[in-house]
Amino acid sequence: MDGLLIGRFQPFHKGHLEAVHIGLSQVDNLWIGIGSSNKSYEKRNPFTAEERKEMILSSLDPKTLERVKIFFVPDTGDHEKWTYHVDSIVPPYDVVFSNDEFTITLYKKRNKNVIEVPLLRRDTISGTNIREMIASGKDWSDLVPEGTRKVLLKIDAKNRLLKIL
Ligand SMILES: Nc1ncnc2c1ncn2[C@@H]1O[C@H](COP(=O)(O)OP(=O)(O)OP(=O)(O)O)[C@@H](O)[C@H]1O
Ligand SMILES: NC(=O)c1ccc[n+]([C@@H]2O[C@H](COP(=O)(O)O)[C@@H](O)[C@H]2O)c1
Repeated sequence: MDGLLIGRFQPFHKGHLEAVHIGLSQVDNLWIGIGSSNKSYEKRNPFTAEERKEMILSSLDPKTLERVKIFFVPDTGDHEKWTYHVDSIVPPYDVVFSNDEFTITLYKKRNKNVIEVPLLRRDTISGTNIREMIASGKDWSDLVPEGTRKVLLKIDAKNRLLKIL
């Protein structure tokens, strides 16, 4: 049995890491779809798809990576067609892991099996909050895996966010 986890991963944080581990405890292989892969250098999507992929690859241990494959999923104008567009990019899957209401609605409409992953420390662990903390100079390092931390420092995420905001 294989699963799909879709997110924007702006950046890939410890909640996403938890979702990957929960997903992998229930399926053989997990396809990770990097959503909005066509977007970067904008407020909700500051990091490029390649940078997000690097965050994920450097945050997962080699054993985990054996069962994970990453795909770029650009947005489309048409919400109703979007899940079919995803299917044209990723291999077949039996279950979708998501906690995003809109994504869940779209998949349930197609009678796809959706598992809602519990949110970890959502008061602080969200892409939105982490981007704000980086921009305002707060200490965000505990909210992301070490691999993501290194990528964010390498690309000078703070400077990028301050230019965009
Ligand atoms: N704190 C969390 N704990 C567990 N899973 C999470 C957490 N935050 C997000 N996720 C998972 O990631 C998916 C969404 O990815 P996304 O990149 O949009 O995260 P986000 O933190 O909500 O981002 P943003 O705040 O930028 O909108 C959700 O469907 C959910 O499964
Ligand atoms: N019409 C569309 O292109 C469409 C519809 C629903 C979700 N999505 C994408 O799927 C991803 C869903 O992840 P989030 O959990 O981050 O919202 C996002 O990248 C979002 O843009 C795209």
